[in-house]
Amino acid sequence: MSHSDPITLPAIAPVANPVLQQQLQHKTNSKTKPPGSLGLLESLAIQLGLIQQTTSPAIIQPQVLVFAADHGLTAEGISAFPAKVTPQMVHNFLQGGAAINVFARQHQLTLQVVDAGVNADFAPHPQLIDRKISKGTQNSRHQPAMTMAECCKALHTGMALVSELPGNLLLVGEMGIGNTSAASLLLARLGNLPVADCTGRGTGLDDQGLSHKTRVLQAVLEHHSDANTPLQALAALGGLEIAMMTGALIQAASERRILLMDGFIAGVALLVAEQLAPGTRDYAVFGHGSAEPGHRQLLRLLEAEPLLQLNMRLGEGSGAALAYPLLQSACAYFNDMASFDDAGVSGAGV
Ligand SMILES: Cc1cc2ncn([C@H]3O[C@H](COP(=O)(O)O)[C@@H](O)[C@H]3O)c2cc1C
Ligand SMILES: O=C(O)c1cccnc1
Repeated sequence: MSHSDPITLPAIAPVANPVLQQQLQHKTNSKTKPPGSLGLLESLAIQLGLIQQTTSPAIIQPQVLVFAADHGLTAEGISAFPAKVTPQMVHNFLQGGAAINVFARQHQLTLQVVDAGVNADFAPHPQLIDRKISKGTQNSRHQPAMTMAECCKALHTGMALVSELPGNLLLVGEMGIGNTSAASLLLARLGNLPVADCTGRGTGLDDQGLSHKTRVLQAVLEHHSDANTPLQALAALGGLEIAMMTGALIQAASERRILLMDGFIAGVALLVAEQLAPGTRDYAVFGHGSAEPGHRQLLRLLEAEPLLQLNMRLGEGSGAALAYPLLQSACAYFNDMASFDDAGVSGAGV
């Protein structure tokens, strides 16, 4: 980060702990099963133990935050859907009718919607957290999406929000027509990747729409060729919901909460978070692999293996919510399964 970047971020404690890691490995090996036979669930349980600094990881009061905001870049015709769908979907979330509502109810996850910058006024609602920074970003084709002050305010607001949340697990989701474009721009810039490798159909562009979107995004990157630090890139190219999510992820990691990641857009917020506050990524569990092609690039950059591969490309936190019961299962086997000693079962070769 350059010295002119006006922001203070919390330190992230390292997750790595060789002594505890060995205890956790021993505990999983002692369970009545062939070593390693629970596959990814075993590395997941060990990661949860390392995050919580315990040999008995447990999930308490999991919280879903869906960050919503609008994008000035939609004026360039980069989404298959009109921008007015963002506030319409916020109403849908508040009425309990969206995919994330259904999955959150299924798994008893507390859900709140954060208005980071939607281009509409909402009546107060118990599940709506009004943190509107502005009524959407500027069109990044012609000017920075956010001022540096707005970007820092969004980051700090996301941090403050999480610091007031109960629980030890955060699922983040988002809603913002045009936000696959903002995410692709950030991935291309911060991952130093060709924009075409980072760009996909989002809500469902056809071939012609995809090539138009890719051309627009290339022009945006050229227009902001000087936005090179993570913070400058976030302000110039990002979205208010992405910036607020980034702050939320950093704060959550600084408090040793588990981050249960959704797909492409939330994943890009984690990439920004990792570059601003190194170590954040180690607190993340990757819920699913999104069908949006940039997500594969992102997972490669973050050296991440998602739990589920469902060919989903929705956002809202839906893929994180679907992966949630696997975290419950990881804790359940790790804490409740009998060991060879407890059960009087013979170990390998004994
Ligand atoms: C009805 C509807 C519900 C959604 N829920 C999430 N998204 C997802 O699609 C949007 C990003 O795609 P793009 O960049 O192509 O606009 C985001 O709002 C994202 O959360 C939705 C999109 C729509 C249309
Ligand atoms: O993976 C995602 O988060 C995603 C993909 C397409 C559209 N909205 C969200």
